[in-house]
Amino acid sequence: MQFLHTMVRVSDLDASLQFYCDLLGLKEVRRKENDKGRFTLVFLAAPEDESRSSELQAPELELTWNWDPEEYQGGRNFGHLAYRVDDIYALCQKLQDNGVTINRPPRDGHMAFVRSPDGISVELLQKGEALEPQEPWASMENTGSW
Ligand SMILES: C[C@@H](O)C(=O)SC[C@H](NC(=O)CC[C@H](N)C(=O)O)C(=O)NCC(=O)O
Ligand code: NI
Repeated sequence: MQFLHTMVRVSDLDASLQFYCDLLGLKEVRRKENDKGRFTLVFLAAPEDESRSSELQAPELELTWNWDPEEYQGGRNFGHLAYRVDDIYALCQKLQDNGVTINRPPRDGHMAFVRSPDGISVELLQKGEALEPQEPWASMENTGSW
């Protein structure tokens, strides 16, 4: 078995591509328009995953944009997407400078949580740090600086 993708529905495709690609750094690998179903699928991959030489497909994020507006209420059953990043401070500063909500700032240089335009939680983990936090995470207010 192989993990292929996670699908999230987005209310504004352009705003989502600006967040996931322009700001977060994911790359669009393909898209599929479906006129009959009135939706667009856009598949994104992280650069390092995308350039992976193995025959295993890179794990992808599938954005589903329904052309007819729908209300998406975030279920508590979905937690977050997680990406390992080269420089968590620089990335969070860029995200904040572009109006992205930083739910958990990277004070410890290890882990941060940000929100997509649709409120999807995205965990950012600093490359080189342990994947699981040693200390239980106490929720922290974002004071705008770290
Ligand atoms: C291409 C493959 O990875 C898919 O996931 S297609 C699955 C298909 N998606 C849609 O029909 C998109 C539009 C639909 N209105 C929606 O919002 O899902 C599908 O079966 N979706 C149902 C689901 O529960 O994912
Ligand atoms: Ni899918």
